[in-house]
Amino acid sequence: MPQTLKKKISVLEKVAVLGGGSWATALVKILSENKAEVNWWMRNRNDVQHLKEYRHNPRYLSQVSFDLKYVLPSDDIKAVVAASDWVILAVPAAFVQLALADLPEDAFHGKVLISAIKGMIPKENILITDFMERKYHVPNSHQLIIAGPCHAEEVALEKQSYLTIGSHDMPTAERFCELLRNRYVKANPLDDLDGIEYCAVIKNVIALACGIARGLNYGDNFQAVLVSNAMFEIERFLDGIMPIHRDLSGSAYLGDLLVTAYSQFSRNRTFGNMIGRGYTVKSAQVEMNMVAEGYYAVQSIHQLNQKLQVDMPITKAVYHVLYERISPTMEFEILKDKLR
Ligand SMILES: NC(=O)C1=CN([C@@H]2O[C@H](COP(=O)(O)OP(=O)(O)OC[C@H]3O[C@@H](n4cnc5c(N)ncnc54)[C@H](OP(=O)(O)O)[C@@H]3O)[C@@H](O)[C@H]2O)C=CC1
Ligand SMILES: O=C(CO)COP(=O)(O)O
Repeated sequence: MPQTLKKKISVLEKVAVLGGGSWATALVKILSENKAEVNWWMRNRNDVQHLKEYRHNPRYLSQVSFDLKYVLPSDDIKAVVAASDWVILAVPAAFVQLALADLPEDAFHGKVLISAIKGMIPKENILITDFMERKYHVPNSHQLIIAGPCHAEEVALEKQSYLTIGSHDMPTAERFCELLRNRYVKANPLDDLDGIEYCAVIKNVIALACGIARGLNYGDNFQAVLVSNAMFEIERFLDGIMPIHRDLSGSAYLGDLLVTAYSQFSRNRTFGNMIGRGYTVKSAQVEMNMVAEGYYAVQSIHQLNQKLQVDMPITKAVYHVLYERISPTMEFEILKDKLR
């Protein structure tokens, strides 16, 4: 049988996507266009109804239209997880516990769990993969993460994008990459689950710093130095917490940092920019209508670093501005003398 024909009649892959925001919407687009059966959970019943009637998510990437032959929207998280072999978590980290609250501890048994989240569980200061192992007994070896520089808005526009699938299990990661690859998405596996996950968390903090700097009217010259110093900061943190040899110039690390630091679509940079321009945290959150993970992440990374004690001047500056209400102008006066 010719190879192409074989592929067409392969069994339909059943994938759950948990979350109704921009990234969940972009992932549903990619997977359903590849003809996976996508069981899509979102918390808001009206949004589910809207999707079923009009084939669009009403509030995020609403220009994307879905084929309901492949996309099955639901507000019943138990049914969605039970019906799927792959389960993608795509809610902001701060709401993971709330989103999964109705699920029993063995809900993910026998499934591959994939985190698309770039954040940590606040206060507990643990990665999503570690939380899922502790609370739902999903071993790290059955978990993948979706990383890489990729904004949902550009997926909606079908702009060429790259994803890195972090895992300890390369054959499963490769199978998942197959579900994602298409005309505008390239996906590659990488064996550094924790390193990629931590890097994705810290890059959001750096994007906040870039935004604050912009808001304070610092220019491109400063930002270039800020970003290059940030790479050393990330390296010191990763070497302290998860020391293995890794090439941080790869797109899952440096690439992800660059897109978030420079893109017009970056939530964290936008949030930081408002702070630099004098918004309070509350007013910036209200105005954004999207979630800047870095706001929560900076507290977690700052607290983790109380033990590690590595030099993290950028994280420290952002923490002081957001949590100790120190003026961004003053804090960046101090920071600028620490950068090289
Ligand atoms: N957007 C992107 O391009 C990318 C995002 N990611 C990651 O994906 C994850 C999801 O982010 P993203 O899709 O961007 O989110 P968005 O900012 O687009 O949307 C916010 C989401 O958070 C939900 N939410 C807001 N407040 C609450 C609450 N109090 N309780 C429960 N849920 C709430 C919203 O639900 P509702 O609409 O019902 O209020 C909505 O689903 C994040 O970890 C992010 O870092 C990763 C790569 C790319
Ligand atoms: O991580 C992301 C894209 O890779 C999304 O976060 P930002 O929107 O803050 O850039």
